[in-house]
Amino acid sequence: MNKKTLKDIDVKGKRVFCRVDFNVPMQDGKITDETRIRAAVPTIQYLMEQGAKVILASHFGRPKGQVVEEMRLTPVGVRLSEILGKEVKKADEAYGDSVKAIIDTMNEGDVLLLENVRFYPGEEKNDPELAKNFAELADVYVNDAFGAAHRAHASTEGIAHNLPAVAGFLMEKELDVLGKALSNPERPFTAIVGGAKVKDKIGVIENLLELVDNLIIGGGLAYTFVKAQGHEVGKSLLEADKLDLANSFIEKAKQKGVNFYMPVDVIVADDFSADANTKAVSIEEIPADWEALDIGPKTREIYRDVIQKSKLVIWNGPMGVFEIDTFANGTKAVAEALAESQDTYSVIGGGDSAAAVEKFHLADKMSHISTGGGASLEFMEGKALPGVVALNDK
Ligand SMILES: Nc1ncnc2c1ncn2[C@@H]1O[C@H](COP(=O)(O)OP(=O)(O)OP(=O)(O)O)[C@@H](O)[C@H]1O
Ligand SMILES: O=C(O)[C@H](O)COP(=O)(O)O
Repeated sequence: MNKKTLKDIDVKGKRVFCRVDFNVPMQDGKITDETRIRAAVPTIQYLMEQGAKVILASHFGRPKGQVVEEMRLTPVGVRLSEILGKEVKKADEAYGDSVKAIIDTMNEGDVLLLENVRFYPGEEKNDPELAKNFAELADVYVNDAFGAAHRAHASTEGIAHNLPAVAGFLMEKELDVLGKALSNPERPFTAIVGGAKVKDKIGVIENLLELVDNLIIGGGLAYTFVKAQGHEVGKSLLEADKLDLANSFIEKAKQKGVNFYMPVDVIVADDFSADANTKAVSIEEIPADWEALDIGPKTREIYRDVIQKSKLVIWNGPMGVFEIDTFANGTKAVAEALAESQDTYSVIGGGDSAAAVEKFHLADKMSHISTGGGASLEFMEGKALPGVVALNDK
């Protein structure tokens, strides 16, 4: 990586503004997945051990520039204290005199968690004034929030112009793994793209077609490709205005010599529910009143085979509606194939695919699970991430 990291600077006795991504799933005030908190711990612990005064900042949810009581970071602070085995102070604001007063009382190795930075309208607008307000709290800026690196916000981008700015360990690792995968891939290199909408994945598919040996398509977005190839898709997800685009991807794959895999059979349902009637049908036989909610058994076998023969697999987006067990088998088969293939380096592109792997208890069998949903997607599209670009060059 051509950006400075924590190891390139001295943080002893310094006030360090460390941006993390603590945007964790929460239900009724309880954190339901603490992966992102744990992923930031190596950086936090290192800062503590080095004798820095650690000032943590994060967004949580989308409060749209106002204080939303349910979106305070208080429960995250409590959990972080437990994980670190050390008191984490929690501020009710993210800058200003009250926060400065707390920082003045901090000893080396202490940790303070600021309030949700998105309570301020300037955060998402990348307001230079707010960025200065954040910068005034600290001597150094560390960005460890890979999950938010695709956002040019005051705490992810603006602040980096006001302080020495370096990457944290999680940021470094994410960029390293994803960067290496894309720039110097072991082959055969396979990309699996699923999820709901073609429109969200256009950039990813375009970019990956330049890089991979195999492209596997699944999930709701597959049916736009199926329809584009002249088959009926019944009530399945369809983006009728993307048929030409879908065909152009298939054409491009041919030109580039990329093997393009689409479902050959699917699980159809007469209702989008757990107790719908379901059956496996070939891709030419989707009934008009039914919708395809998962890939079928033959497709599972084909995809499994391609995965097992690959050296590197990047996976973004589920193969079906994995949240409902009846339609989870396709996604599970992909996760299992990755878990079983010891020689395959597997990179899970955050978001729903990461949630699916967790659900099947296969997370520890994957080589790398990204903490960034949107961020890893943009990275795979080949886009520059503003939160990274703004950091100091080596
Ligand atoms: N055949 C299908 N019909 C309808 N919905 C589907 C189908 N297959 C998958 N889905 C749904 O797609 C959703 C995930 O797609 P989405 O594009 O939102 O996220 P994603 O691809 O996982 O992206 P990220 O990983 O970046 O979050 C899941 O909720 C899943 O239920
Ligand atoms: O959950 C995420 O992908 C990141 O925390 C970014 O959140 P956002 O999509 O609300 O900017």
